[in-house]
Amino acid sequence: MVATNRKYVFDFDSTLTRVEALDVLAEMTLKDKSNKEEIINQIQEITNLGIDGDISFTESLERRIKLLKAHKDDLGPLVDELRQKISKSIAANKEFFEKFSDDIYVISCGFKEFIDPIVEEYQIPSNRVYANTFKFDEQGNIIGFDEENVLSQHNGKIACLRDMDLEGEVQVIGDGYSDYVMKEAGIADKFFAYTENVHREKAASKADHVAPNLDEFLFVNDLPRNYSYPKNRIKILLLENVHPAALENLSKDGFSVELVKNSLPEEELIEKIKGVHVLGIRSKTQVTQKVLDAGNKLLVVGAFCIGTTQIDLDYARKKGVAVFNAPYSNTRSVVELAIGEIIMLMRSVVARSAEIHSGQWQKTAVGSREVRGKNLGIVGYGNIGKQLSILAEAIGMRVYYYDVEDKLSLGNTKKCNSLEDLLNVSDVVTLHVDDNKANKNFIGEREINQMRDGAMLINLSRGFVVDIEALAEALKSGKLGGAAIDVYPEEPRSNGEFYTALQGIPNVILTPHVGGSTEEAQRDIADFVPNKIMDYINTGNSVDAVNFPNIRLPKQQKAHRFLHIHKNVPGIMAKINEVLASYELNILGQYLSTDSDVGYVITDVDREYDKDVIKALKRVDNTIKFRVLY
Ligand SMILES: NC(=O)c1ccc[n+]([C@@H]2O[C@H](COP(=O)([O-])OP(=O)(O)OC[C@H]3O[C@@H](n4cnc5c(N)ncnc54)[C@H](O)[C@@H]3O)[C@@H](O)[C@H]2O)c1
Ligand SMILES: O=C(O)[C@H](O)COP(=O)(O)O
Repeated sequence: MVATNRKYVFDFDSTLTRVEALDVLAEMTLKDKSNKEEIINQIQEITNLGIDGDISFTESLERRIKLLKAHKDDLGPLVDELRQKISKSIAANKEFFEKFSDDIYVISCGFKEFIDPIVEEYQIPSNRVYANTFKFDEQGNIIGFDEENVLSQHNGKIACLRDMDLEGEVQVIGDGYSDYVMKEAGIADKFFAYTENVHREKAASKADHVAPNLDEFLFVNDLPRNYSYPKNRIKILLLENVHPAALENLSKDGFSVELVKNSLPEEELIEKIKGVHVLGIRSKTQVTQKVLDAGNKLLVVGAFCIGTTQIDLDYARKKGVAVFNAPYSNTRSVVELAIGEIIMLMRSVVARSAEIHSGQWQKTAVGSREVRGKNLGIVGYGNIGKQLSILAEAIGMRVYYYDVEDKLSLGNTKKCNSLEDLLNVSDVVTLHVDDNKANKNFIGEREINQMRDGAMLINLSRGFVVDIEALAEALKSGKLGGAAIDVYPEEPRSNGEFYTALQGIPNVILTPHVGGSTEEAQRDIADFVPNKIMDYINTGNSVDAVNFPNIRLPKQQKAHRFLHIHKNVPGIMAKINEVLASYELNILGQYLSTDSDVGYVITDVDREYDKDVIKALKRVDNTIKFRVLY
């Protein structure tokens, strides 16, 4: 146990637990009543009136107990239920309760009958729990409470704390009126509004500090804690209208998340990124050297899409910023659009549809062909290219592919040894090369001329891959029979006006970079990328980072975890371990991974450590970034 000159006074309901215990009891006792919902609403209303100080607490207690109709036998199951409902960050910080046991008190307007058994697991004995007690009749029915107890009266916590006459600085941690009035009455020195479970404006406005979780409270007081840096202090900026589930996932884990609908231009992003730990983007936002330099706290960039060349990956790595993406979430969406477009182009559906929209009935079979038996040329036989080949074969197409890498041919697909071979043989050419900048103008006038007369071109990869002017010319001259274009060399940052040289050309399908924009894909990305981000921030695991050494080291009990990112030069590991040895730290687990520029090492050490070791590790030559996780 550690002695301090501070005393910590915790509220119980909605602070130590996620719930109001009497509400839970009501759910149990009224479960078979037909008007259950109505009574529970009444109870909750009365609870809130009491918490906010709008009716006297004694009145709120009397009215609730009358409505509850509870029995002694309900208390056991209630305690079992409350055990499952301990606040997340309280349960994660048992060590604090163990170490500071002598200084921790509970003052609650709830009841000792259910508080004592819960908090004794947190080393708070019954004699440090100040709460009400029930009155029972001979049959064990709960019929009231001990009215002599000051806690059953209005402002009872003030009287209770005054009577306790605690020495040292008294800090109150709670969520409501009865907690902050102890500070207002001058009995407590500080009030922390605890908002992990419920955020009450009134309480927050009266607080010396708002604590969204216990880690924040422990951080402010420099006490031992589960996370050395509370998650609510980690700022996440999500741009480009990512799916709201991403916000939900990250906020639920305790991070502070801001959503911005659009992509931001460099100058604006440079301003906005200051103090941000995690940046989430899609394909439009350019994360340049200047942006990365401005990101003074930046740890991670999450690309909520497949492509990552909008991010200066090398520079990010050299700055110790890990980048994650969603390599498969929208693959199927792109493939389905490609299949649809192949059929639409081959059947001249766009022209027929436009005619009928303008009041013309033009029934004809001219220029309308089945896809069965036609040659599809897939350029870039990666995740999208391969899946497309399977679906295309299933509808009877003969599939050819060309890739710069050796690939396993799926089904009956035929590999072409050169792009020219593929262009020569295909009725439809579809581009699925990666977003490598070397692919700029990969399909230009020369390549178009190598295509069959009347062939179709589809581009769902990146806009810079096709020379749009050359394509427009080929379509107008009749060299090509049609095209479907989803991506453009220049795309606007937000919805609005747009111009391309392809507008108005017959048998051309133009879409605004929506290949991956389906509800399913966006929903999947909103789970996938946040999971990677949370894993990296919470545990240091970098598996699947696209620019960074990949490490996964299982979490160890009773350990501190240090993350050290450094330039990959000889002797760093020896220096790190020299520092650890000089502070007599035992290494419980250590894993290093390097690439040509950067080394990343996760080290788990004994629970206890001298804080100076952190300064010493940061001073190791060639250190890029250092973090203590827990
Ligand atoms: N339109 C959209 O909304 C949308 C959605 C998702 C993906 N994309 C884009 O689709 C493309 C493909 O995605 P993926 O997941 O299949 O990528 P991938 O990395 O799995 O596959 C790309 C393939 O292209 C090959 N390749 C690269 N350059 C080549 C070249 N010059 N010639 C031949 N082959 C080449 C690579 O070797 C690789 O096999 C990417 O550019 C991606 O950004 C667009
Ligand atoms: O890289 C991708 O996944 C696609 O180009 C989709 O990008 P988006 O999320 O910006 O639509």
